[in-house]
Amino acid sequence: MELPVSFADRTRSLLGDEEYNKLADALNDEQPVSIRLNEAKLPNASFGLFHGYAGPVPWSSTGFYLDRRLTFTFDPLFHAGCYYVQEASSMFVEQALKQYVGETPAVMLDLCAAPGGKSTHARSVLPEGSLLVANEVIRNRSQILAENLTKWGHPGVVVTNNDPADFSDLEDFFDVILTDVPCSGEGMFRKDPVAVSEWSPANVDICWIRQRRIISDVWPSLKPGGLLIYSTCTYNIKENERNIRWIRDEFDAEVLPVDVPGVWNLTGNLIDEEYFPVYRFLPHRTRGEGFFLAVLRKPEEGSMKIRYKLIPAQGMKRVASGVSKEQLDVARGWLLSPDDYELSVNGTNITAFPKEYLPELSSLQQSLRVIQAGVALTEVKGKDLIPNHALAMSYILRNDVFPREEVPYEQAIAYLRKEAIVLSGEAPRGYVLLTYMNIPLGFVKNIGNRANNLYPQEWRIRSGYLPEEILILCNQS
Ligand SMILES: C[S@@+](CC[C@H](N)C(=O)[O-])C[C@H]1O[C@@H](n2cnc3c(N)ncnc32)[C@H](O)[C@@H]1O
Repeated sequence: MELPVSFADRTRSLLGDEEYNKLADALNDEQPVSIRLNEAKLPNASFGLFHGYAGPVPWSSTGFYLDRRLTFTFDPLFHAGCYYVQEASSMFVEQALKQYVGETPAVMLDLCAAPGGKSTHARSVLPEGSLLVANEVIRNRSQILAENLTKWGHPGVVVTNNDPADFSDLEDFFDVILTDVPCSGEGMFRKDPVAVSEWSPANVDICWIRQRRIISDVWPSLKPGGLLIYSTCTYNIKENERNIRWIRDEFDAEVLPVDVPGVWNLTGNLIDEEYFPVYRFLPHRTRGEGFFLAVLRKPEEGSMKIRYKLIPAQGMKRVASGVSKEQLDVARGWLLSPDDYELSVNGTNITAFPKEYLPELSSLQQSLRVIQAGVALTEVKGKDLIPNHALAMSYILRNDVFPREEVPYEQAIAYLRKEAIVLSGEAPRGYVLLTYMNIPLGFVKNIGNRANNLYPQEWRIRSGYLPEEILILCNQS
């Protein structure tokens, strides 16, 4: 790989000749492939039986290496939210969350969240009863974020599309903020050739300055005593150690250690002047791409001032409602624990959101552009309640509400391409939940001679061809 000369010079002087040469060699190796499983959908998964299984990612209880790249696009379980394809080093976020959030429910913001690797991960690691706000400033990327979180299936998620500065009204709001900031991407050189071509010393400077602005913008919305998890996928100290030192000094924050066994082979602080704990993943030392993470705690002394006052929840929202009370009751009856959710109506759409976080949702809606909150259940059309795809993906749906039809691989792919489906003559008429390996794929409306495909148009598999060799995580037996 042809590395930018200036990058090579700077990184060599940072790491020393020997380490730098090893790093440069590693960048010519094949990039490791790893996935993270959604335990809520694959509770008793027998990991060793997966195709390509090549051992656990040591710092993530649900992360696994694969010995080759599977044809993920043609794996129904991938589209059903059973796993996320994620670079292994970045799964280290789990350690920070487990050590410092533990079992206490938290309100967490993932500020730079698209496409959703760390958001889906955080949602799995946060204790039950937590709320995750996943934000992405770029509009079309925020749609991808919403798609990935919908597939992941957890109801306690709000997706927003805002600039970090828009969070200034939400003072002392979050217990945890993850800032996986946009960076110069040196750690992605092996994975993404564009990162090499876009790299320049000037861009490194643009990045560290922007990163400080992002932290300054969002810092007031972290509660006193709250946690900031800062991460990048780059090596240089301007975007890493120097920014951590700046956050520490500017905001009087404490830099916290994360317990890390020596066998993981991580690298610590690379500035000579002083020590504080930070965690680096270098591709010649760990199986993964370059990654940097540090955890900081906001000082408690601000805790005497008046905290953010949550806006009282407005109760059930009905905007120009074309929905009757009976229809709402029907939708409520679809849920596993209906008392835990508030159903809101927007036009003809009904959504369920965890009751305990309604005040937080009201506050978020006042300040931010909320593009999704909770689980979209149904659209009401006259007397008909059309079940939403998000309901099929979520795990709040009772499994005795809609008849289920298990489909073979070819039919699952046809469904995910949004082609017309013909079910067996015995299949019931009306709304049917298709499953593949007993995992919900989505709804169809069976009208007998064919079934109307309700898969979201914009999420369909667009590729018309089927590769000759298909390698997916597990095959139907
Ligand atoms: C490293 S990526 C995030 C990856 C994501 N956390 C994940 O694990 O899938 C950084 C994100 O920051 C967003 N971003 C770009 N400029 C930004 C800005 N000025 N403020 C906040 N976020 C920004 C990018 O669009 C991108 O989605």
